[in-house]
Amino acid sequence: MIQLKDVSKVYENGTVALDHVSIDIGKGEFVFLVGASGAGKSTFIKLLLREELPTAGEIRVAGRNVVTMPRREVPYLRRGLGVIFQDYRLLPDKTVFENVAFAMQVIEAPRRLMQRSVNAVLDVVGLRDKYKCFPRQLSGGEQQRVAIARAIVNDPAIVIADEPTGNLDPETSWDIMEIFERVNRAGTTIVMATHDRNIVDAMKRRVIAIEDGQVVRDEARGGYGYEA
Ligand SMILES: Nc1ncnc2c1ncn2[C@@H]1O[C@H](COP(=O)(O)OP(=O)(O)OP(=O)(O)O)[C@@H](O)[C@H]1O
Repeated sequence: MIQLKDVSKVYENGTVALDHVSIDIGKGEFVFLVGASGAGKSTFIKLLLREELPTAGEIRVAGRNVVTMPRREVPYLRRGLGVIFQDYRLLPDKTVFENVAFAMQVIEAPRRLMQRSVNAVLDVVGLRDKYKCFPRQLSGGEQQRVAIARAIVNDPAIVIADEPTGNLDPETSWDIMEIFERVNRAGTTIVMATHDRNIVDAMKRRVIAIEDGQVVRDEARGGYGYEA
């Protein structure tokens, strides 16, 4: 699903964010990306989305060569990926329903399919009864659940989450992780960058640790490790 071969990323100011990274993530895997602040996790995610290009190396995501892909194909790459951020990034003037439906409007989905799909994913995240609410009327955990609904409504092969529980209390974080587990059980590959030691230690999933731009650990059922 995701393959990086000898990937390096050096930013224009000379910062080496990734240094000869090779990673292979298969279909249906659930992977935690851990590492200290500045280790290179966000850069890794930006490369998968083609928000940045690598300085060297090969990247394949969901069957596409992300490096050589022409610019006009980038939207198709991103449509196959569900992305979730720490700060939710909902549209403030749209309701819960509209926020999720917007992801389907972008791909010009038929209206009837839209209604059905949005209701279905709002059920998955337990927010069907809040469909008329605006983001400001929701708690942080609820807003993140809307963001997850939006990320999965087009049935992506891969969900990429950058610190999705970073702004949430422990209990709410677990609610979010239960949703990710359910999405993963349905076959979706999940890559989640996190600083949440308790979650990583409890879930016993694959852990890829990055330090100074290098993969220093890759364990099938790993823990968060000792670094801060
Ligand atoms: N656009 C940029 N230009 C120059 N340097 C950058 C840029 N983006 C990131 N960096 C640097 O690259 C390195 C890796 O940053 P990155 O954001 O990938 O780390 P991270 O592991 O995601 O950190 P955090 O956990 O704080 O989000 C850091 O040294 C950072 O300062």
